[in-house]
Amino acid sequence: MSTLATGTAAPGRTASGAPPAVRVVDASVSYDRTPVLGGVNLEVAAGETLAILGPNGSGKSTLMRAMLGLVPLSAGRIELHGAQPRRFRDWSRIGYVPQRLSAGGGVPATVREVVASGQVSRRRRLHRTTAAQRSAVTEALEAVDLADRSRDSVHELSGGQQQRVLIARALAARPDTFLMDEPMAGVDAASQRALARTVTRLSARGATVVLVLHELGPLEPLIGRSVVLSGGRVAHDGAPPPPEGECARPGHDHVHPHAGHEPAPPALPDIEVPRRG
Ligand SMILES: Nc1ncnc2c1ncn2[C@@H]1O[C@H](COP(=O)(O)OP(=O)(O)OP(=O)(O)O)[C@@H](O)[C@H]1O
Repeated sequence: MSTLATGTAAPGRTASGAPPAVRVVDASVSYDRTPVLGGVNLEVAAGETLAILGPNGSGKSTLMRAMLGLVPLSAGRIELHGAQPRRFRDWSRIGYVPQRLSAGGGVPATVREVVASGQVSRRRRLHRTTAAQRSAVTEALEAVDLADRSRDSVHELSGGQQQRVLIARALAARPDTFLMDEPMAGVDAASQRALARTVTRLSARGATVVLVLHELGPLEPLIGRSVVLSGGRVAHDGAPPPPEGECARPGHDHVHPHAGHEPAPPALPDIEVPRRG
């Protein structure tokens, strides 16, 4: 199932001794006693790129949120880099891209402020941001081609642009593990290709990337493994099923949430992924 190295490595550990980036063991989730995930098993090795596919309502977002400890399990166990989410302390390693920007309680925030908020877990309390942190924010904004919108309120942006802000927020903290929930939703084709190049670069530099997707699109060349959920269970774990035409990936009865029209593709600067033991 997993791509973990085998041989002399201890069970659940890679040959380097590092635990998998994500381990999901018999995980179940219920909302108001309605089962949504039932006995999901999944391991994502450090450095792996993996797509979670499946129809609307199959539990993809719930699984990703459970990986982060945002949704309680009714049974089973989840570990992030070897620790259960409630005991995990190294959140600067994790770059989460949620499905959409939350309203933010009506507090106006600029694009730059939202992107910089991705560094909160990396900053020491009451300390000013460093030049390196400021340049990481600028680099992240350039990576998603929003440097020229940095002073604008995020609420003035289109759905697709807000999606790119969320990606930049994850990049700004320079994590080594990305969990992205439909990062392509509402992003135009050119920006999707640019995002695919960003993910390719992150992956080449050793980052772990878990993507919830409703179709592989331009990410297809990068995805060697896909996990398909159906009714809250793993229906497939392996090579992505072959395409049968546009949007013909498993369970494509998907509603495209906020298809927007975005400007030209960004020129991507280098994205740094820190090496960690
Ligand atoms: N907070 C919640 N409270 C109650 N039910 C929920 C909640 N979040 C999700 N659900 C339900 O759980 C099921 C799985 O939802 P989830 O969002 O995980 O699926 P998904 O595969 O990500 O769907 P989509 O592709 O539409 O985003 C759905 O039936 C959904 O309505």
